[in-house]
Amino acid sequence: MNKTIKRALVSVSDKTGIVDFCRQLSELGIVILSTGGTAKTLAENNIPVTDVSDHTGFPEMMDGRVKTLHPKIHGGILGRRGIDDQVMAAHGIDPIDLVVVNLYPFEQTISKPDCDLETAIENIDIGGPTMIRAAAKNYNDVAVVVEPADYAGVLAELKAQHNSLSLATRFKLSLTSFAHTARYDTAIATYLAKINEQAFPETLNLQFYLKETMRYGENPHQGAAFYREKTPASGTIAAAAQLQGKALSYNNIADADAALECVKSFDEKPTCVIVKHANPCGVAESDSLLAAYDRSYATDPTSAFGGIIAFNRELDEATAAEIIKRQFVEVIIAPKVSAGARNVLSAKQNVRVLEAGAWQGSVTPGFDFKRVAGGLLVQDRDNGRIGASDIKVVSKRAPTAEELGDLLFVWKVAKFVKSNAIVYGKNRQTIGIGAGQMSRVYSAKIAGIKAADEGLVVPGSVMASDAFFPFRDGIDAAAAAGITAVIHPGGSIRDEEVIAAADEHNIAMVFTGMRHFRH
Ligand SMILES: NC(=O)c1ncn([C@@H]2O[C@H](COP(=O)(O)O)[C@@H](O)[C@H]2O)c1NC=O
Repeated sequence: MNKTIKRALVSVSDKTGIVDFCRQLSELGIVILSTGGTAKTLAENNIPVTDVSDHTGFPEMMDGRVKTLHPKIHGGILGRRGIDDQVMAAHGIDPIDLVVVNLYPFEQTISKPDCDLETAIENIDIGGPTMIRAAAKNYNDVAVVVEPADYAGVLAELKAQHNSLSLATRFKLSLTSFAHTARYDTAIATYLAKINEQAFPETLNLQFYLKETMRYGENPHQGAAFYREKTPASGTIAAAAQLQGKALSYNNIADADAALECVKSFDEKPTCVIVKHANPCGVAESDSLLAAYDRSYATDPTSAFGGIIAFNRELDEATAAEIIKRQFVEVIIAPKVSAGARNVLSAKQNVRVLEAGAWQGSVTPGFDFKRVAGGLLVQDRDNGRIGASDIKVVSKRAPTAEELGDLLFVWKVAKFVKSNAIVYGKNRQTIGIGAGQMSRVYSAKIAGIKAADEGLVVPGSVMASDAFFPFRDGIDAAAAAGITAVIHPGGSIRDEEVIAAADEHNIAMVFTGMRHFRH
């Protein structure tokens, strides 16, 4: 049922668009009640307004802590029309039909580096959420607007419907409002948990915002949607702009994220990462993006078909042209896409092209979440990185400078390969990747088979393992394949046996002291 709006309460911190909105409300004959600062702004703009304190007979007090917390306000919002009319009249409570409120800017306040606890606390809005929740609860009789973006729609409907709003609109505004106050309280609880130095608070409140819904999830019988953080950092899949192509699927987004996060680990030279089913199937660094693409593709052209390709530099025209000439690709993602590359790619309109924006640093901070039945696993993201100075040479022979460069390269790749992960590489190019096997030896075997199938030469390559070798068999197999140097975390009770095997084969072995399981 439509409800006629006769009286509005307006109390906003963010005054964007409020003057124009209220002017038009007033022109429609709607009476406006308002709080201190908002009332002043409206009055200065010659909009008829009654100050809330004149309406209630109580002044604003305690530095604004109490302004609207009065039965004449809350009774006016919460009173059920047709049920509470008598009691409202008996207590001189006028109905309030429209509540326009936005809250003290808590999140903006705490995002300032110099914000202290006292300032944060004073920026917790009490009266605003109370009015919003009251109006949202009473959506049967009252409309509530919390987003300036909704002013235009509300005005249009009021004008089209003789100052009334439909039940559907009031319900939708109510839903938006409860989500708004929930978000607000989440921000407060998260902030206070941080102040309390609780890395993992007693109650975990998460707020993500719907970015898009998808036709289906990992499989066609699963529904799916993509939610983003409020302000995702530039250089992330959530912040990426899609320049062209079909809508992204659930698997596209997961794979593009894996590819992008992997390619971020490489900053020294142009690098390309090709991902298939969440695993890198080819990674290479080179002097040009085109060469990096060419060499990453060479690792496993079979798997690269229908893959996701990520770059760490602006995608240029020549590389874009070579990709679409050579292969079927689902998604291409780069920090930037040149005009020439865009032009070339536009010939293949189905290819999804994403511009992620520049990133700062090689890792994305924050938590990782994994849903398990009845619960949620939470951990820090695997942002561990090691450099040449962090590794320990444990074999008799130290790696050559060339081997060391390749060892650090394959180690970076192994971090993004599902466990058990084995990565062979040479000249900053992956030669064979063994992923997701239940035994490390089989991952190594697969890496060797892949290399052989694609005609890549393993002898002279180096090898990374995401976790330690439990037995010497992995090293014996590597030696048989012609591997000359190995990088792994170390830490097995049989380390001595494993190191002895390396020495027997004249393999250079280094320990990272850091494991990179990825499930
Ligand atoms: N305390 C109260 O009764 C109260 N009532 C409304 N507010 C907030 O005061 C702000 C508007 O203040 P002003 O109109 O004075 O600029 C709004 O963000 C509104 O949510 C209040 N402030 C804090 O709780």
